[in-house]
Amino acid sequence: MMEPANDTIISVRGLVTQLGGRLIHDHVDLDVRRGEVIAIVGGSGSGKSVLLRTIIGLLTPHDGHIEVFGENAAGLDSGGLRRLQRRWGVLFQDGALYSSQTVAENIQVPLREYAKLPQQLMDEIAGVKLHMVGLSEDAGSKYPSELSGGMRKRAGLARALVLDPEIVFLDEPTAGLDPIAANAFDMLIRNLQQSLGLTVFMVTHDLDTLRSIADRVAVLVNKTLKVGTIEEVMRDNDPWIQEYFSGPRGRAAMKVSDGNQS
Ligand SMILES: Nc1ncnc2c1ncn2[C@@H]1O[C@H](COP(=O)(O)OP(=O)(O)OP(=O)(O)O)[C@@H](O)[C@H]1O
Repeated sequence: MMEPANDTIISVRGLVTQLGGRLIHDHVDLDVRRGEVIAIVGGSGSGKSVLLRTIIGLLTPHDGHIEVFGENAAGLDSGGLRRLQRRWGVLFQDGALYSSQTVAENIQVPLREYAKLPQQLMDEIAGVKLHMVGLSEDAGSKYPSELSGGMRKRAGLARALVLDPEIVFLDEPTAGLDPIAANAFDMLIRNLQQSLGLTVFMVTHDLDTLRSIADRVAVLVNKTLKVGTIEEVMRDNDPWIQEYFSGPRGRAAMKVSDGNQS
């Protein structure tokens, strides 16, 4: 399949989204490059998760054009859509594990949906993926309620990785984790991205995550996106952006050299 020469893996053009009669995105443009970690930030309710869900085809845009791997999901039949969907993995906000299934069974859900494999092979794959996300194989036989929040996120990530995707979509991966667990999760994402050559599309509120692993940032303000490196975006005059990066938390995370901010 032909992909854009500049290695754009996701292309959004003129996206307009409306929900419940409310305009959420007003002609949003975005290019995500293969192999980068891009972080989507913005105020609560600004439409970050809706953007993610629209890109992966769970919501239909009101107007505009979205291509992933050079293909427009809206123009595909169900077989084409499945082939597209199996090339990415998604970690939803709360991990979204099925509580009545063990962790291993949860990890195997996409395998059951997209591949027909013997159970023993699926068990082996689940074991490998648990190992990749830093969980022991014993975690596979546990139920989600028996795991800590950080372990549930890792299990959700293992499920997102089970089909060896090229892109992972992460919706607030560090929300609800203590700072140490959040930092460990950031490092895990960075390591996996580098070792597997993944592209990471991440919605986050976490300034430390931004600083430590995002190659570029896309800020959703006034229903549209401002995209660039952190340094580029920080120079924007928009009041929300200024408050976000230059308020006390922003200064601490960005370690702006204006004294010993803590
Ligand atoms: N299925 C839906 N139907 C109607 N409105 C929706 C739907 N999903 C989201 N919304 C609304 O769209 C807006 C954007 O929601 P979204 O979840 O994308 O925000 P967000 O930027 O991810 O916020 P947060 O940081 O608080 O998670 C909100 O006002 C939300 O209430």
